[in-house]
Amino acid sequence: RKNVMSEINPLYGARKSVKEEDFPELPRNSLKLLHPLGNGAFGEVYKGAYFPSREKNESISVAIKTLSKEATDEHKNDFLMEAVLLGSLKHYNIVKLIGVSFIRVPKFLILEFMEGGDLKTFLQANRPTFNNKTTLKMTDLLRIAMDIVDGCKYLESLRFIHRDLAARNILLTSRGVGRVAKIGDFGMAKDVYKSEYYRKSKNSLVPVKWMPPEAYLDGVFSTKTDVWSYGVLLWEILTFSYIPYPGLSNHEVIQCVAKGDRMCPPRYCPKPLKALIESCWRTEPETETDV
Ligand SMILES: C[C@@H](Oc1cc(-c2cccc(S(C)(=O)=O)c2)cnc1N)c1cc(F)ccc1N1NC=CN1
Repeated sequence: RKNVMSEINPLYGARKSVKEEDFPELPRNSLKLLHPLGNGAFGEVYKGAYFPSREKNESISVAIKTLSKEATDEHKNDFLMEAVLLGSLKHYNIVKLIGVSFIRVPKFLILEFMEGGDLKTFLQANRPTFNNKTTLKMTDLLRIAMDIVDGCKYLESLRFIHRDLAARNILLTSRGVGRVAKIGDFGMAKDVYKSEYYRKSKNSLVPVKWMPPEAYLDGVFSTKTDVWSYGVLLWEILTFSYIPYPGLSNHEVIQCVAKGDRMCPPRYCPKPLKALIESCWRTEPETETDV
């Protein structure tokens, strides 16, 4: 089997064989775990502090993804793959890999810490309700959308397909004005390097509500897959993170999308943005968007 990694991401060709020593190994005693942030795919994610120099007592906030000792070899490989991917992506709107600590168990991936947390939680916390208007303006929402587009353009320039663009995988540098959105998690992208695309049997893990028909029906992925997901992400931003296709199961979504049904952006969505979202959801991925 041809190595699918090289088909997708030319950068990979540069790394003939990935070795753990390819990464900036940070001394374990320069890292401190502070408190758990939640669960990642392979284990806990912690807020931590990294002390770059032994002399000065300065530290920078980091997020530490840990690989639990019980992790299977497959998980170990996925963990290393994620380091490969994050280590090879350098863009303002993609969360930075600061280093790794593979020398001890549990292994660590050390990421830049994003004070604003994930976009899904942020939008839900700022959802306008009848007795309190949101402080967010349409320009705030559009700025977030533009930040993500810049990260996506960079991925496309590397012919890299993310496969799981969604508000849950976007992080914010802060909750306040001047916040910057960055693509923060590549969980699905590295899975594909494991073997065939998505094994249909793992349907439950496949984010159907964010995927175009050709992806979940035929396993065909391309940058257009991310374009479709980006359209759903725009809808999430405008609705302050409703779950897409409210009330519909994954199976019902497959049915109605196949019939040509699409979600409607909310009434207050600017007309040009409505047209853009609809162009992301064209049935034929190859039709040029005439927006
Ligand atoms: C791996 C983890 O990375 C981070 C999470 C948070 C972060 C995430 C949530 C809340 C807070 S905070 C502001 O409450 O400390 C900080 C901040 N910076 C990160 N680099 C992450 C990246 C994503 F793209 C999406 C979700 C998460 N996680 N993983 C476990 C929980 N979220």
